[in-house]
Parts: sequence; structure tokens; C-alpha cells
Amino acid sequence: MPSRKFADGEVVRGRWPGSSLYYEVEILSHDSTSQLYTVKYKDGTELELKENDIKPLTSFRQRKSGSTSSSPSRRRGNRSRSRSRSPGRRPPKDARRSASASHQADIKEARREVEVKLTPLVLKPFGNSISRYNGEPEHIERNDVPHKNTQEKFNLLQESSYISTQYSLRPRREEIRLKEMDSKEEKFVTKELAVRTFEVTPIRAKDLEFGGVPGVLLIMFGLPVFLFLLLLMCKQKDPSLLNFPPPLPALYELWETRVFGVCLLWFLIQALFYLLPIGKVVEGTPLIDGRRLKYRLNGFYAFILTSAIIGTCLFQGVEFHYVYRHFLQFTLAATVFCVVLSVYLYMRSLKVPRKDLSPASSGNAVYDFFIGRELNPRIGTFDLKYFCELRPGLIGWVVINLVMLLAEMKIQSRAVPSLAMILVNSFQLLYVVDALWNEEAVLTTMDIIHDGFGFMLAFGDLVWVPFIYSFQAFYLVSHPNEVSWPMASLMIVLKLCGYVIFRGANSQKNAFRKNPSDPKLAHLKTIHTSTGKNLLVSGWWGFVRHPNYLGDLIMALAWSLPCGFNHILPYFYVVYFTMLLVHREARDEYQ
Ligand SMILES: NC(=O)C1=CN([C@@H]2O[C@H](COP(=O)(O)OP(=O)(O)OC[C@H]3O[C@@H](n4cnc5c(N)ncnc54)[C@H](OP(=O)(O)O)[C@@H]3O)[C@@H](O)[C@H]2O)C=CC1
Ligand SMILES: CC(C)=CCC[C@@H](C)[C@H]1CC=C2C3=C(CC[C@@]21C)[C@@]1(C)CC[C@H](O)C(C)(C)[C@@H]1CC3
Repeated sequence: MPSRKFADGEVVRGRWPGSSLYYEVEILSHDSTSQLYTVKYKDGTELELKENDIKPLTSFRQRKSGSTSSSPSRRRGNRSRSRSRSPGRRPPKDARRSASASHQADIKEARREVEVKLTPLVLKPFGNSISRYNGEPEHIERNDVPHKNTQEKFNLLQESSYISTQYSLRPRREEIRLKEMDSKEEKFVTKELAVRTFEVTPIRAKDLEFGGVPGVLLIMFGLPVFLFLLLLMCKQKDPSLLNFPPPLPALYELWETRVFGVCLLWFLIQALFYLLPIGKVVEGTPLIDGRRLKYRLNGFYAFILTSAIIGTCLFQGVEFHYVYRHFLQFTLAATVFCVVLSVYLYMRSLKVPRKDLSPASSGNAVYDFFIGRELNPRIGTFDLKYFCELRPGLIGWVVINLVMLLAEMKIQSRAVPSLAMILVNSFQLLYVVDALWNEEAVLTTMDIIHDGFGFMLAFGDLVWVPFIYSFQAFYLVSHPNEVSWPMASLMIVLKLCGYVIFRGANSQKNAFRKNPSDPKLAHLKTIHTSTGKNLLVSGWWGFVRHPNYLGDLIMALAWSLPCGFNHILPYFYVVYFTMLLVHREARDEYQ
């Protein structure tokens, strides 16, 4: 039997899984089969730890700060003590006055301190989410040095960051109770921190995402070119990669003003539907200044109305084949529209106050044109980003799929569409209807909370989604694939599995972000993070780091399979999507 290093009843330090933080724990028992120790934290939480994650008390030197407690619960207790000791800490009333009256002076002082003394602590501005810093917890602990007045003011930020880095191991029910007790005080602190963090910290070049300026230039010029090449490849009789490059059309052939007019009309009709006073109005996540924007949820109604219009057009004999025949022209028209929209978005963002800027914006014009400078550009109550994220592109995708289904019937002289085409259409229809039905969930996505509205999302929402995501249907029009019923059943099962994971995870996350105290989520465990927010670590979110991405990827595979295995092109979506999600995961992890 393998020997064990620690005895029952011994008091040691246990690492909190996934972090570098050690807390004082008592060894309760040891399982010789799994080689895991059951340990108990001071707040009563029990966890199983590997031997490597346990250290004797003697291996830790005593911290110099006032907080000697290592248990999560006692840390919480210390928080109020250490806060009240800090001269930077003021009672809420006083503080609110200070935030308005001496705010500018504070910022100036704090900025001086950041530049001179606190450079290792890299701070980034943020948007809908609350305070965020990208230093290691250990950095904060080391910042335990004598203070001058100005530094002490800034310590408010550090202190809170430090406090926020302490992971909560409490069962959720207790967490909720404690949170309610603290929430008033916390709200104030994070709010004030938010303003300071945002004001004092410019983003450094190395913090730019997507490879910085060269990277975004490449994406902005490369993606449209790539998109056209992909569509042209698919138009070939044999779309093998060996047949690259495809024959290129003359540029003038790609422009058609009538097609541009149709795109404009489509956008305006969707905008009109968005403005209809139907559907409930909800609040988004809190902004940097504590405000919550209101959003009307009527995407599903817009979809129903659009379906009614399309149905009527079909009944009236409108030639939908026109869209298939002019598919490249439609792609170009949408791209031009998106460039014009991006220029407009950038120009208007130059006039907005700093608090309305996206946390991702950098001060570099090229980068900001791409990532979007303004977080929530609105014309009155019309939210451009929220509108574009779900309406013209997503509903457009379904309509394009329908166009492809009709084109397949026409070109292949079929009385009914192929099973492969029906599968692709229904799988993707389910995805879009689900997005519109659960419209509120989009308010907690990275795009709405973090990214501005610039070329990236304008192009992604209005060009990439409708013209690339419909690629499988486009492919099947000229490259038929027979799918047997047993294979179709397997694909349906795969799609449904993906969907259950995707929906379960997104709904759980959304409910949690909307109301962390939701009694329905009380059984779930969370950890506290350095952003000041909690993360779910059980339920769907205890299964893998991003269950919603996993489900989405499974669905992506399911809707590529009906195209068969003759060519790699229909699987482009799976490859691209994997890259996109891995990148998003890294961005989320960084944040
Ligand atoms: N079809 C497509 O092309 C695309 C689809 N998607 C899908 O959209 C959905 C949303 O994607 P996306 O916004 O990227 O990612 P997430 O849904 O993971 O949203 C990111 C936000 O979720 C919060 N979060 C992350 N982990 C946890 C956790 N453990 N517990 C609680 N909250 C957590 C964080 O919020 P906070 O910052 O507030 O802490 C984070 O900012 C996914 O299902 C994805 O697959 C996304 C992109 C493209
Ligand atoms: C430049 C470039 C290629 C950017 C691509 C990004 C966009 C295509 C995607 C970014 C996030 C998206 C989301 C959806 C569609 C794709 C984009 C716009 C989404 C609307 C699809 C439906 C889902 O249910 C969703 C609502 C969760 C999802 C939100 C994110």
C-alpha cells in the first residue's frame, strides 16, 4: 500500500484547485485507492485534494500584511477590518461625495502613482463587467509596503483586487446569504474602482488582441478575400483544394446596385421589426458607471413576421432563385454595407464620452476601427450592436438556406429537397430559432459585454454569418450527397446532444449572471475571481471549462456531416469555429 504523507487531523495548507492559492485545512481522511485526501477548510467546506496540492504549514512564511487568516471565511472577515484600516476606505456616504468632488484630483494622483510606483500591476479598462486586473494574486500580496497618502488611495483598488482574488469555497446557499449582507458595500467599492481603473490605464501595445494592428489589418483585408475565394471554390464542379485558385470573375461583374438595394431593404425591414413595441423590455448587465441599458426582446416576433413575408412572397411566385444566381453580388453588397457602417460607427465613437467606450478599445485608430470603440452605440433607444448581432444576419442566414433548398430542387430537378438539405436546413433553423427564443442570453455574451461595435462584429454579424454559415446548403446545391436514414438518425442524435449541452450551459450561465442569488442555482458551486465576479464550477460548468462551446462544436459537426466526405470544404466551418472558440476561450480566460 502506498504511504501517505499527511496524517488525519493534521493542519496543513491546501491548494484551491485551479489557482495558486493555499488555505489552512485540516486533513480528515485519506483514500488509498484514489490517493486523495479529504480536507476541511475553516469555513467547514470539504474538498478532495491530491498530495501535491497539500503543503505543510512550515513551508509557508508568515505574510506581513494584517491578514493572517488563510481560511476563505476568515478572509472575508478580514476584509472589513483591513478596509476600515485603510485611509483610502471611506464610509459610503462620504465616499460618494468624494467620487464626484475630488474625483479628478484623485485620478491625477493615482495616475502619478501608477506610473511611478505600480507599474508591475497592469490594469485594463472594462465595460459591462466589473473591476478587472491582470496581475497574479501573488503580486497583490507583495504590494504590502509603507504608504504615502496618494498610494493609500490607490490601495483601495489593490486591496479590493486582493480581496477578490480569494476563492470562495463556500456552498452556494451560504455564499448567497453572505453576498446579500455585503452587496451594498461591495457595489460602491467596485463602482468607484471601475471609474478609476478606466481613467488611469491606457492599454499597452502588447495587450492588444488579434495580433495587434498587423493582425487586425490582415483580418480586415484577408477575411473578405477569403470569403470570396471560398464561395468561388464551391462553385467549381470539383471543389477540391487541388483546384485552387478558382477562376476569378471581373470585379465589375460583382457589383449590382439592385442587389445592394435589396440588402438595404432587408436591413430596414428588420430595423422596423426591432422598433415594434412588442416583447418585454429587460435590463442588460451593469455598465462601468453602474447604469443598465434596456433592451427589447422581440427577435422571435421579428422572425415570425419575416417568415410570414417570405411565405407570402413564395405564394406570390417571387423568384428566390435570383438570390442564388447573384450570391456573390449579395456578398459584395453586404460587405460594402458593413464597411460603410463601420466607418459610421468609428466616426460617431470619436464624440462619445470615455465611459461609453469599449473596454477592448486601445486608442489606436486602426485597432479600434476593427474591435469597435463604442461599447453600445445607440440612436435613441435603437441599439445597433444588439440589433445586428441577432436580426439581419441570423434571420438572413435562414432565408439564404431556404433559397439554397429551392435552388437545389430547381437545379437538380427534384420534386422534394434532398435529405441532406433538409437536415442542414432544420439543424441550422433550430440554432437560429433557439438564439431568437433565448434572445436575452445574448446580453451576457462577450460581444455585448466586452467588445465594441466595429468592423469585426459588423462584418461577422452581417456578412460572415449569413454567407459563410449557409455554406453547407450552398455546397449541396451543386454537390449532392445522398444520406441514408440510419446515418441521418445518427446525425440527428449528435445534433440533439450538442444542443442539450449548448442550451443547458448557456441558460445556466445566463441565469447566474442575471441573478446570482437565484434559488434555482443554489445547489451550484462557485469560485470568486480577481474580476470581482464569481464563476460557476459545478453543473454544466463543472463538467468542462466551456460546456457551451463544446455543445456548439458538436452541433457544427452535425450540420457539416450531411455534406458527406467527398470534399473538405463543407468542414471549413468546423475548423474555423474551433479556432474561433479556442481564441474566445483564451480571451475569456485572460479577462
Ligand atoms: N455560432 C457562432 O459563430 C458563435 C457562437 N458562439 C456561442 O455563443 C455562446 C456565448 O459565447 P461567448 O460569449 O463567447 O462565451 P461565454 O458564454 O462563455 O461568455 C463569456 C462570459 O461568460 C461568463 N463566464 C465564463 N465562464 C463562466 C463560468 N464558469 N460561470 C459563469 N460565467 C462564466 C464570463 O462572464 P464575465 O465576463 O461576466 O465574468 C464571460 O465573459 C456560446 O455558446 C458560444 O458557443 C460564440 C461565438 C460565435
Ligand atoms: C471577423 C469575424 C469572422 C468575426 C466572427 C465573429 C462572429 C461571426 C461571431 C462572434 C459572436 C457571434 C455570436 C453568434 C453568431 C456569430 C458571432 C456574431 C450567435 C449570435 C449565434 C447564435 C447563438 O445562439 C448566440 C446567440 C449565442 C451567438 C452569440 C455570439
